[in-house]
Amino acid sequence: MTETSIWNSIDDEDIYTLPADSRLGVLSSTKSVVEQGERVWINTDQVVALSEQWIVEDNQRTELQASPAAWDEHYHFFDGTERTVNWLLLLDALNFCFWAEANQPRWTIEYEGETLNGYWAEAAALTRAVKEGIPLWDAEYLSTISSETLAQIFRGSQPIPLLEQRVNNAREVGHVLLERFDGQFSHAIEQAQHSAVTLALLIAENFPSFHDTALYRKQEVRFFKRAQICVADLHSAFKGQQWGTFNDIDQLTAFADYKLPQVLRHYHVIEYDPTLAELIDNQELLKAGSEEEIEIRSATIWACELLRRAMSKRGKFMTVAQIDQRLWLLGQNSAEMRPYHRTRTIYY
Ligand SMILES: Nc1nc2c(c(CN[C@H]3C=C[C@H](O)[C@@H]3O)cn2[C@@H]2O[C@H](COP(=O)(O)O)[C@@H](O)[C@H]2O)c(=O)[nH]1
Repeated sequence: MTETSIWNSIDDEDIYTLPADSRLGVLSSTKSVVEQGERVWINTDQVVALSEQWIVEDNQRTELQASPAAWDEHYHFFDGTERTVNWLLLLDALNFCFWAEANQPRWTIEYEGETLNGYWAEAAALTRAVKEGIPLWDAEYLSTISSETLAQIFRGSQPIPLLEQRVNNAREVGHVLLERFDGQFSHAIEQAQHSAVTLALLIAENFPSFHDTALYRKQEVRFFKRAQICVADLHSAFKGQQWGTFNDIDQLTAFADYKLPQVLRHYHVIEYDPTLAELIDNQELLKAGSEEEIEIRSATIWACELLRRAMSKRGKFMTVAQIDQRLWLLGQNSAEMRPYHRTRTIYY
């Protein structure tokens, strides 16, 4: 099958076709960025190549090697009650920006005999805190949490980056839960009536720290990364049951963080112009809201959507959330990959 026919038809000019339900507005708003983008582009031949590589890998994978454990309760507090639901919202309110300045060591924590960094350190630190009796699932408690307490929760090799922003986000979770959802995130989930899109929008609209959008050439561009990953994490944690039951989870887009672009670039699925490539390889900061940053995040969203389509054309049906997790896990062993872009932000 030639690569052009993968995109429906030989003369199909617009490969960035939109799905029927675009309430989320992420694919629709990032489409124009990908089409206009000058510094970042998607290599559709490499999208096809990666999909073929994954098909080969999956055919070789024996059923014994089950897909990676989606939700690991060793690192994630889980008691199956509303407390877990509130804890998950906090986890994703603080799920951003774990990297250190160039040539500085990363923030790490010691947890049950392991040295962890990044996302795993965040999840484990919040789990450790609950085990130490800190009621991180309590909205009242979160609404007035102090910097000292959060610093103690994230105690490790050095201070966690952006501590004050994390304190603000934690307090915001507490305040909004108390003011609008009677202290329980489960009430917000119930309002969404099992729609992942409705819940992601509800989170982005009610919790300002989750309202992850940008302006690109005067147009609003939506990413909603932490709002969407919160829905995906509920789905994983509750194994698609109870507060993790969603009938449109396939409508979620990729979660535009800093690791996915690194992995996609490693596989040449997205490419950067030489100036941008040099800036990133030198680990220089990329300004939040810059055209370059928005183009990187938009290309990430669409590269994952095109990858999903390429896989389904070959009979391998994956949601974008599954594609996202597969790419993110590849990025956990990124020693030989070129650096990820560095934008100081609370959004990812
Ligand atoms: N696109 C996408 N970004 C994700 C995740 C996760 C963790 N979720 C998985 C883990 C267990 C659950 O089963 C989920 O599958 C964290 N991040 C982002 O990465 C960055 C942290 O990276 P590092 O510095 O290397 O720890 C940071 O922006 C963080 O927000 C994901 O899944 N997808």
